[in-house]
Amino acid sequence: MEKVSICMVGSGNWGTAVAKVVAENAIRLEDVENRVNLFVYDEIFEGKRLSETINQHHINSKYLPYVKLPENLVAFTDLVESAKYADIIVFAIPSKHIIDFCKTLLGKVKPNALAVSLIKGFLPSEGGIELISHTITKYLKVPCAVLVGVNLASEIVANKFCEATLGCRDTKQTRILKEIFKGPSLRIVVVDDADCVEVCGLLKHILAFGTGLLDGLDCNENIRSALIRFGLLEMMHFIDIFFPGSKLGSFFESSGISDLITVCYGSRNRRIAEAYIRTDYTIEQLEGELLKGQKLLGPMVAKEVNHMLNNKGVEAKCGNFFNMELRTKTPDMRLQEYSNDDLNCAQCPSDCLDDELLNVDIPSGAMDNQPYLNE
Ligand SMILES: NC(=O)C1=CN([C@@H]2O[C@H](COP(=O)(O)OP(=O)(O)OC[C@H]3O[C@@H](n4cnc5c(N)ncnc54)[C@H](O)[C@@H]3O)[C@@H](O)[C@H]2O)C=CC1
Ligand SMILES: O=C(CO)COP(=O)(O)O
Repeated sequence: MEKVSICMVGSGNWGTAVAKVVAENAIRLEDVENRVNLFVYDEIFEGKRLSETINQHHINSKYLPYVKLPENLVAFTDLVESAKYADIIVFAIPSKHIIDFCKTLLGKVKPNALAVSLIKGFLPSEGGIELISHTITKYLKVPCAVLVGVNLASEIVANKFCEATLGCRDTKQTRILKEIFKGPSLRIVVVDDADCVEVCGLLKHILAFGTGLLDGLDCNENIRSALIRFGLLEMMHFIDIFFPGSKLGSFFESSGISDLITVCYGSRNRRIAEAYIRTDYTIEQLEGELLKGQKLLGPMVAKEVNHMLNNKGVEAKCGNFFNMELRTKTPDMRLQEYSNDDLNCAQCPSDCLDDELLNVDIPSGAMDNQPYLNE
């Protein structure tokens, strides 16, 4: 039987951490090719080519220093060479490059290859949001699964307990995907709700940003819990409207509630939103100062979500917290420009949230209809 060949595309912090797990699994798994290819966008770091440092010293000195990589993880600097024989192509690159990468690979990879996206982000489209997995399928003409969860690269390589959710529609791929991504302390749950998994991973950024605003306003802890609860309900409504067919169980996976709680306590979105309220800086200035110019996903996702809600006339149904955050999207907007309503909303969600609207009908039997593919 032909062995499954794997290519990892992207050697940043997360890409390298996952590549380490995958390469270690490849040694163990009899039906997987021992060598795992790693496409490296080559850079000179400390006077040496990153690709050479990886192949000679088995260290990614720039993005994941001090972690020994398995010797069967082999760096390539030619994208097509790295991926042309792969059965599974895992993308871990910044979202802005994904179309170019897919165009380079189109027609040069196995027609029955499967892609997996680790990428956070989206591309704006006429309809609002185009999911990265959909972009990959559109431009590379292969199906695409997603891996999302509460995942800190440093914790995964230190073998500290982590969970991740793999969204994959193709039940035939479930076993192999679970086998290649699971780690000694990385638990993988596979669900068939790939869009729900990916969209939860986007919407949570808005709520993380919203929590930062509340923190900046010195709101109490109880409000954070209220935001998480209402926020989760709004996520469910949003996904029910725009990505129908999702299953309730998916929201209670790592990519859903766990990731939401995590980012509402600690994330760059939360931190910058708090700083935004407490200082005179604009969001863009804070991104420049504190994130070396990297863009926050919260305000970007909020902008697109707002278009989607407006276009469909469903703002009232799931736009309360999403909108609270949206009012801050203009980079040069200042606290004094908030209306009293906005501040009330931030200070006391219960005043302006309509419980009726937020009630989610859980159809009888919904919990029987589980998304799980592996348990
Ligand atoms: N770092 C983390 O803990 C997590 C990251 N993610 C997501 O996974 C994806 C990958 O993240 P990271 O591995 O942290 O990498 P990253 O998104 O920080 O990007 C670094 C990678 O992009 C490459 N790169 C830089 N400039 C490039 C260019 N002009 N063209 C092509 N490639 C270029 C770099 O060589 C490196 O491989 C991102 O979408 C990220 O949001 C998801 C979960 C956790
Ligand atoms: O998405 C994250 C963890 O899943 C981190 O989000 P931030 O970009 O806000 O830090």
